[in-house]
Amino acid sequence: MIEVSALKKRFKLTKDHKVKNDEKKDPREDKDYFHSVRDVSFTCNQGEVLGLLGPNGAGKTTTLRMLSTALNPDDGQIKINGIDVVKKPLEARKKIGFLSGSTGLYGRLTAKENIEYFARLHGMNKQAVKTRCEELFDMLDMHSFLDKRAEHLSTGMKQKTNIARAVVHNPEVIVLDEPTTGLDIMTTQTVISFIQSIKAQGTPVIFSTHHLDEVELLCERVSVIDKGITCFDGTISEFKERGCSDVLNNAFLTILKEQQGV
Ligand SMILES: Nc1ncnc2c1ncn2[C@@H]1O[C@H](COP(=O)(O)OP(=O)(O)OP(=O)(O)O)[C@@H](O)[C@H]1O
Repeated sequence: MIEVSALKKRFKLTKDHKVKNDEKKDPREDKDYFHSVRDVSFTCNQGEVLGLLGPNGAGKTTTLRMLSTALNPDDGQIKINGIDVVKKPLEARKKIGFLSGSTGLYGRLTAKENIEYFARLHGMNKQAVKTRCEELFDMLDMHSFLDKRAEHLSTGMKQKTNIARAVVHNPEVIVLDEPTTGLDIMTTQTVISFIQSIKAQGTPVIFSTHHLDEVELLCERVSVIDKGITCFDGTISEFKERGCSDVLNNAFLTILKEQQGV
């Protein structure tokens, strides 16, 4: 279970940033800081998939980076199966599988070698690595390119390798930042099926996306962030009700407009 409450994160503004943004000031910007995440809360239970939505720059990646321990929150709480992520980051990190947009692979290693390398970093023994890798190669349909060097992989192949790398240690919770961005339809379908299998195993998954068709297919819960503040957190049916539409895109736009007072 993932519990996030009243999360906050601000970044110190550089001189350059202040000058560049002088004309179009974001309400999150004060004299010295940009308050990227101001008040974010949500929960995701066992066997649930939560879709994290929000316009560009809303604070989704910043939130997910705090969940993954890559960033320290300024305030608020994150609990992963009862473990406080801020107080016990090392313990929490073992429980989380995190795919970020900037996750890197070693170009000179093959797809398979990359995944095995990260498995060993997690302290997995030879047999556990073999069994888990075979499972992931099947689930993500990776057999045709396992022996290609990462530097020669297509975008979709790289993303599958990154996903396998992120979850190779069998994490208790999975956090994916825009896992299907830039992927073709077939690869997107494979990633969606993969998330469905994880969900069927009871592992909670949080993923950020701009694709509401994926939310319809995968999610029990939705959380919407606008300008660093959670403006909706609930089930899909509550989302449709609040947004006055069964069409998720329309419901999303209604909720955002309401938040922005448009
Ligand atoms: N290190 C940083 N320093 C200053 N501002 C930052 C920093 N990191 C993020 N921000 C700002 O915080 C805001 C939220 O960024 P974030 O990447 O979390 O948004 P997002 O919801 O993931 O957007 P997108 O959908 O475009 O990926 C943005 O305005 C971004 O410019």
